[in-house]
Amino acid sequence: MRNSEAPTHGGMEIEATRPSAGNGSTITLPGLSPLSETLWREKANTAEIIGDVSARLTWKDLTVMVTLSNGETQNVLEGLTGYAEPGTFTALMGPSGSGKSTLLDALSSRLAANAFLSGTILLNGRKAKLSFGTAAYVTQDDNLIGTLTVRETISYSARLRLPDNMPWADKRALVESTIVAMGLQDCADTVIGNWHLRGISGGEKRRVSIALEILMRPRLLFLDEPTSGLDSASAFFVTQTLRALARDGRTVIASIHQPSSEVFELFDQLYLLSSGKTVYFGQASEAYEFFAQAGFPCPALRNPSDHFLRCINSDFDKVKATLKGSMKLRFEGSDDPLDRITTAEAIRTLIDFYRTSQHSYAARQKVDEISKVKGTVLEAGGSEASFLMQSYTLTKRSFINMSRDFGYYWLRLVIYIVVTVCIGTIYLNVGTGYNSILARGSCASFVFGFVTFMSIGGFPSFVEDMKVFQRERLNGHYGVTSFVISNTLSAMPFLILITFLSGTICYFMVRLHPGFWHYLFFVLCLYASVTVVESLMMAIASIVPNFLMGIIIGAGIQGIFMLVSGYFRLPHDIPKPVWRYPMSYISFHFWALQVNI
Ligand SMILES: Nc1ncnc2c1ncn2[C@@H]1O[C@H](COP(=O)(O)OP(=O)(O)OP(=O)(O)O)[C@@H](O)[C@H]1O
Repeated sequence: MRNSEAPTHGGMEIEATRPSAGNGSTITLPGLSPLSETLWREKANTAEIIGDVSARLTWKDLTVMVTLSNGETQNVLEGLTGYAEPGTFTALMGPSGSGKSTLLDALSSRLAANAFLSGTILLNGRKAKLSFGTAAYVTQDDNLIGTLTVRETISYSARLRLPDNMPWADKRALVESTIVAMGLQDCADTVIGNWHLRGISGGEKRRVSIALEILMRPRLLFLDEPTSGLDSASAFFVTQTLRALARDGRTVIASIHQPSSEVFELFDQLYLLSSGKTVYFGQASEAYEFFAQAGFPCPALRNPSDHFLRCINSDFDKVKATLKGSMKLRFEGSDDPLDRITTAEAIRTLIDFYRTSQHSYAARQKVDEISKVKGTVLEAGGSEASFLMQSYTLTKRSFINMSRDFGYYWLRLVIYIVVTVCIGTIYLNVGTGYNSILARGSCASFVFGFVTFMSIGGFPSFVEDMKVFQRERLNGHYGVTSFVISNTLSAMPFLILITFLSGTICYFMVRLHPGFWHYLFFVLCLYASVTVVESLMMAIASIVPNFLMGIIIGAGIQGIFMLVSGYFRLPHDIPKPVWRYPMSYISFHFWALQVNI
């Protein structure tokens, strides 16, 4: 059945029909083979076998309290009650700082460690922890690998998550249909883009982020500001796609900033928040009347959503205070109630009005009604690929990224070669004689200390990798072990190339201890040292995701290791407590230097 509201885009038709009995109809995906179509619909079909797999989410008296750095506590959300049903698109709106992201985080079990939640959140009538794949979450930041094209990004994601035994042709059909569903055909072969590579636009990046999450057909989809930074046409298209996804029987909840009137019309349910309290929850189409009844009718020629946000954004009090002198006459003669009272008063009135309104009563009734129905326990919708497939795919993806990103290893290769040529010319033919002991020591110390030190140059790339990893891990795409294995394996060829080339230049120019085994030992030591520094910087990137802080911490740790390496003070002169035991034994510089001179 074709619905009159059916949206179209880029030649694709989305059949937007309201689902019946929760599972509902589907997005029509041209290009998808019958087999893929079957696989795509697998989860929906499961409903017929094990019951309804759709997601009904309720939250009742939800309060989130955070502990601030000065030890004080603050209520970010206060007593929120609401629900989200399959087939509906719920929009969370409110001024900046009103708690939209916190509500999404609370519902998706992603609250920060200093945030404490009270109240009840039920998924299909049961308490459920939603993290690691049960629900998909599209964050505000598009953490994508800049060197991959849109098609590659979605293809790798498909390989990482779809079952190994699914034929590749079907995976590819699924990828193509997702590209079509998100209207990404025109930029499918364009790279995402990074600091030195011009890629797709911000709107297209948003759509890629959403495409990655809908690939596995999650029943529950959270999106944090999917339209931020987009022009009105892109924002409309993204919202329209989300609505079509909801119409496919999914439960979609998104926080939205300042929607245009066209975008607003696409919302089913509206949750309006101000300072963590509910101002309105109900049908988006009824909000207009609610505000009028509360004494704040939307003036003619004003976008309703702008009006709602204007009523509940207390920052407008500051704006009014600034304009008071120049706009005095306008305020005095105005019919707009907002010109006569402060926004803080308007917010209080609206919150009180909502509490006693039919909307609040109906919401509570509905929450109780939905909560009583014990539905299917949704399985973690994360990866269905095997550990081996995940590790293989991640290794390949990471290797391709490293080879395409000039800043990852290629730049370092050039610098390593330049620096080792400098070392080679300064210590040229220093030889192995008794008189050259000091020169060999300082040369080795420089090589294993300062040359390996240059690996901190890879830190920005590590931080980007970590961001992608964190997004994918939180959405259940793969685990820590496969990430560590793949990163180690993919970096190996580059590190071997860098250390063998620069090590060979240094070894032969300086004329270190002759003999093949001594040469091999020298370059292997260099390789091992660089690997340690890389691993150290990666570990730091996972804890401190800030460029400057990470580089300072990494440099500091290596500085301490160099100090106790046995070059600046001979090993037996290093003070025993702390510095010799255990610091010098932990320092990889110490071992590299001891075995090479
Ligand atoms: N973990 C936390 N620790 C301290 N304060 C927090 C924490 N989480 C949220 N807050 C505070 O709670 C308020 C609401 O934050 P939140 O990010 O949910 O708002 P928002 O409506 O999503 O804002 P924006 O639209 O600007 O993203 C802010 O003042 C924020 O500083």
